[in-house]
Amino acid sequence: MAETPTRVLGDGTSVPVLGFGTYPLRGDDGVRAIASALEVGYRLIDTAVNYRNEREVTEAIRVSGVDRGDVFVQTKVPGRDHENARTSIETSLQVMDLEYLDSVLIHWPNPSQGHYVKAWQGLVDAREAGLVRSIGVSNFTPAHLDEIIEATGVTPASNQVEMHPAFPQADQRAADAERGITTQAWSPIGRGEILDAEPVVAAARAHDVTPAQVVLRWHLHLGSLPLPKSGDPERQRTNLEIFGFDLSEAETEAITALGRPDGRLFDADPTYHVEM
Ligand SMILES: NC(=O)C1=CN([C@@H]2O[C@H](COP(=O)(O)OP(=O)(O)OC[C@H]3O[C@@H](n4cnc5c(N)ncnc54)[C@H](OP(=O)(O)O)[C@@H]3O)[C@@H](O)[C@H]2O)C=CC1
Ligand SMILES: O=C(O)C(=O)[C@@H](O)[C@H](O)C(=O)CO
Repeated sequence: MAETPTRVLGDGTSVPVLGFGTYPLRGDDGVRAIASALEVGYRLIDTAVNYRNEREVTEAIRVSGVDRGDVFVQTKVPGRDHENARTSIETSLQVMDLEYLDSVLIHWPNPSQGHYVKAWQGLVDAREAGLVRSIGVSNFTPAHLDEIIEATGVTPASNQVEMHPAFPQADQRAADAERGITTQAWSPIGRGEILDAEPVVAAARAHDVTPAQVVLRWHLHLGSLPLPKSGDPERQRTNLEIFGFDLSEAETEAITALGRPDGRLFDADPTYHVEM
């Protein structure tokens, strides 16, 4: 099993260039699926308080036999905890029976609630207290980013946003990069919906790989960090095996051209979407 390459975030933390998404894996089946992901080689596990599977992540690490110190564990503070983010992180640590988290993100900015700056200050406090190594956000627009950076002087290391060929996020990626923020991609294979698109299928044929491998390699080519989810050990394995080929610029551009302004998977524009 080859090791996944790593990259260094703006805060100096080293992170695998591809991680495992865990929503909505829960219960015994969830433990089995997450343990199998660890066994095939994933070393970044993405969870959230709202996935109600943080306990399963720790149990999967135990079952897999992989050292906790070798796994980059990332969770997210939900909207209802914005005013008590540090307490939310302490609760995650208790639920997960861990001494520290590798990364914590604010799950959604929920702008109509108006508390994301306070939430960011809570994450900054938690990092200073040694509860978490790296802090970031999710679904933050450039305006949200500027507001929290200006208020605290602290730049998020990561911004996890919806990104797949139907919604390639060129402007958001550029805004993240200008600020030294790594873009993580949620729903990186578009929940499977874009795998039969012509440029994806053509590149898969040309490189003798699967359409999902093409799309995941496209993320790496653009500099984003994809977090594919699969409950199936064989798809988990192939989704991770994307380091033996690369896409040409023309193939990358043809896949990016699949993007549409209305390409989001569901109505989750972070300028108004609320998830508590
Ligand atoms: N921050 C945020 O707001 C959000 C974060 N996320 C995070 O991103 C992760 C991934 O996003 P998700 O929405 O699950 O979408 P993905 O793009 O990862 O797609 C997952 C779906 O694709 C299927 N699939 C996986 N691999 C393959 C393959 N090789 N070929 C065909 N189908 C495949 C899976 O089925 P099967 O399991 O049967 O293989 C599943 O139905 C989540 O698990 C979560 O961690 C997601 C949404 C929002
Ligand atoms: O998976 C996540 O992180 C989410 O925020 C989900 O709730 C996502 O918004 C979703 O799948 C809703 O259908």
